[in-house]
Amino acid sequence: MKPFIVVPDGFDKSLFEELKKNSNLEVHPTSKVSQDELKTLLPKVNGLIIRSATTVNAELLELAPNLKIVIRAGEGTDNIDKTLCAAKGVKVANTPGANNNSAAEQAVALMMSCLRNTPFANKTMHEGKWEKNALTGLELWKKKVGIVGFGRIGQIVAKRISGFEPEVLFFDPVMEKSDLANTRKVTDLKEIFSTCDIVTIHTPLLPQTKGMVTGELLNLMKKDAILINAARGGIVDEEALYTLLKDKKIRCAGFDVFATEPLPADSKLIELDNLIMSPHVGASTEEAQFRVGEMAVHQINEFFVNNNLLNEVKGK
Ligand SMILES: O=C(O)[C@H](O)COP(=O)(O)O
Repeated sequence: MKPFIVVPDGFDKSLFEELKKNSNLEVHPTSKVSQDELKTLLPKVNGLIIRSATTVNAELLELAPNLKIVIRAGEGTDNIDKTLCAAKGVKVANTPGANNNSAAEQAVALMMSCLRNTPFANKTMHEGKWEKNALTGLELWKKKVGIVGFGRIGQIVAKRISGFEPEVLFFDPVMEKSDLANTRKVTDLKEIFSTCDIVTIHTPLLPQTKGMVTGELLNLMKKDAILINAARGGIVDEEALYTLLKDKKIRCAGFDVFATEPLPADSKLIELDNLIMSPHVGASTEEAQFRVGEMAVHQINEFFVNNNLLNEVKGK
């Protein structure tokens, strides 16, 4: 019997067609499968290619006794219980780097949106208004930017904004130095939060980073400061963020990720006019989805046809 593959969270169209043509595999005919339908398919599934919408937890693994591999078509594997997968002999792989440029560009887009309040300008123009007086923004040029997490994505952000000649401070337990001009490592997050004009988060969600951006840190921020999170929900204390923005203690925040996704319709965050939000679309570009798709297809082939495992992810 051919390995049965399901791709529940969406996939690049042309690559999905290519995957379906692979005579070594049996691929479920659609690349978008509801979580309810997925449950009915799981008993037969040998390989899953997921994004962040599917959570691989005890419940899923219980329903999928024949699962051999989960490929995360993306970067973060915090939606996969890797310890349990290892215990059950289920391999886990991701597509490192493939969507990082898009994630970094989304952070920069949120930065610019916060600085110029572009969503408000657009909304009010479409309402037939001319809110010029309410739209005095701030420049990015020569601002002090704090990058929390200086891995691949954090470094791309630093490179992309380098044309704005910022002074960059970065916090990262692993990265020691940067080759970029005007960029220096700091070892105390307090320095970043108390001195930077813009702080942008780029760490994975790990036990060490969960809740790392506490109310105490947020309250150190300058009155005109901007906070960006296009990394993961759960890193920033959302309750503290809500109070900070409601009391106008900082200028604006731009968030692409939330502790609970999709963001619940009754979330208090929705009422904040100084929070610019997007629905976890950092990696949602045609280019990034093509690159992650290519890598995922390659890995499925390698695993089931050539018995190779590329980009294995271990850990919790
Ligand atoms: O971790 C990632 O790769 C990004 O957050 C993108 O997630 P997505 O593939 O679910 O959009």
